[in-house]
Amino acid sequence: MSESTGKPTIYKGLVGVYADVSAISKVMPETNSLTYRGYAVQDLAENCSFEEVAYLLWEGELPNAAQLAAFKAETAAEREISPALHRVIREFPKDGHPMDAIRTAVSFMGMEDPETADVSDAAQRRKAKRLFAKIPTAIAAAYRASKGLEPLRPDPSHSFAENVFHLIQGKVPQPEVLKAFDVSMILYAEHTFNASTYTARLVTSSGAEMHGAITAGIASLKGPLHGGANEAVMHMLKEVGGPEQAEEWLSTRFDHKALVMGFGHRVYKSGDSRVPTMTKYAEKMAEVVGDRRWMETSRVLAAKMLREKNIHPNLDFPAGPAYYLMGFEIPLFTPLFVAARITGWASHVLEQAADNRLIRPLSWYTGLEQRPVPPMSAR
Ligand SMILES: CC(=O)SCCNC(=O)CCNC(=O)[C@H](O)C(C)(C)COP(=O)(O)OP(=O)(O)OC[C@H]1O[C@@H](n2cnc3c(N)ncnc32)[C@H](O)[C@@H]1OP(=O)(O)O
Ligand SMILES: O=C([O-])CC(=O)C(=O)O
Repeated sequence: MSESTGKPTIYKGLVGVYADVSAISKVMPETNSLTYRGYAVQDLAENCSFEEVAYLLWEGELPNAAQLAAFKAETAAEREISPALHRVIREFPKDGHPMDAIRTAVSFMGMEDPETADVSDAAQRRKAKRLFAKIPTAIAAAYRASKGLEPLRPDPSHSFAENVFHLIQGKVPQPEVLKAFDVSMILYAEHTFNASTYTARLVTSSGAEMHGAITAGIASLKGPLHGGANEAVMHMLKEVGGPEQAEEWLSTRFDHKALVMGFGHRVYKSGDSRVPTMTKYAEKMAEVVGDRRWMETSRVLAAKMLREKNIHPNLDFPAGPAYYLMGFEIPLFTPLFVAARITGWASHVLEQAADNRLIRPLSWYTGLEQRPVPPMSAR
């Protein structure tokens, strides 16, 4: 509370506020590093599968071979979505955004889930695994329905990454592409109290269940200041056109004081821990596809942003072109982020519920003073 104005300190955007404790991941902006349950994210990305990382986030430890096999079998068996959800998806507006489709599908899955009202830790964990398994099926079904195509059935013998490509593209790509995709899933899996994760925790804090929290998380992730930026980055790269135009294009953005998508971060001010690994794999995709234009354009933009604004790229910057080079259409990029972040969101829902206190901050009123309600004739 300021003594002169009587106004409390307002933490707009909750900048610099520690809202709770968490044992899931740690962002260390001073060293541009990030750990999940104590493991450096780039080590996990190079050495583990996304399924291993999902298990790690939920159970706190990496799985041994038997635990991993059981986790993969359990989740692969849950990949089908119901005939009712397929019918609902077929009714979605064809030009709706795939993020709105997956948000609606997850909400519907909550209504059909056999344990929907059970907020015990065991039931919430089972619901998280069902969401992890079914989200790619729902994303793919909605995408294919929007193109007038029949959905494809998930294949339980496929890995998580193979299954995503099979469901969306109807084919499983070469191992280098699968590895790059898996790396993107691992890097996107978790990131402390970002906007969508905090949204999921806030929903959980009222005693609400897993599907409600995840539906809200998806709504938050869609925004262009958060997950929606991976789509915006690719639209931007296409608008720039190529490396030759990049310097001039960016100067015009600077003249208009416009945001440059895929740059800046609330916590990292000298580089996002995940960018070097994602850039390495995006470069590999450019080699595989034989199209260096997007990575060259990215390199020119990033160099000028750093030189003239001292602003570094965030994970969405290399993830956008990586997904494009993997053959995904741009409106699917943020839904792919959902397929990864369900792991982090669910970990936070469980952690919040295990030691809960209703999240309810205060607002400092700046509206009109109290006044009488005038009669209708006097308005
Ligand atoms: C996975 C993720 O969600 S990562 C984030 C993805 N989002 C984006 O890429 C969208 C573009 N980036 C942004 O909008 C912002 O950097 C955010 C929202 C990510 C972070 O916002 P904040 O922490 O509030 O940063 P803040 O606004 O304080 O930025 C500091 C300065 O850098 C500028 N800045 C930050 N990001 C950018 C950018 N992308 N383009 C141009 N200028 C920028 C701000 O305008 C501000 O300038 P000022 O001091 O002259 O006003
Ligand atoms: O941490 C943030 O604010 C945004 C981010 O990078 C993420 O959610 O991965």
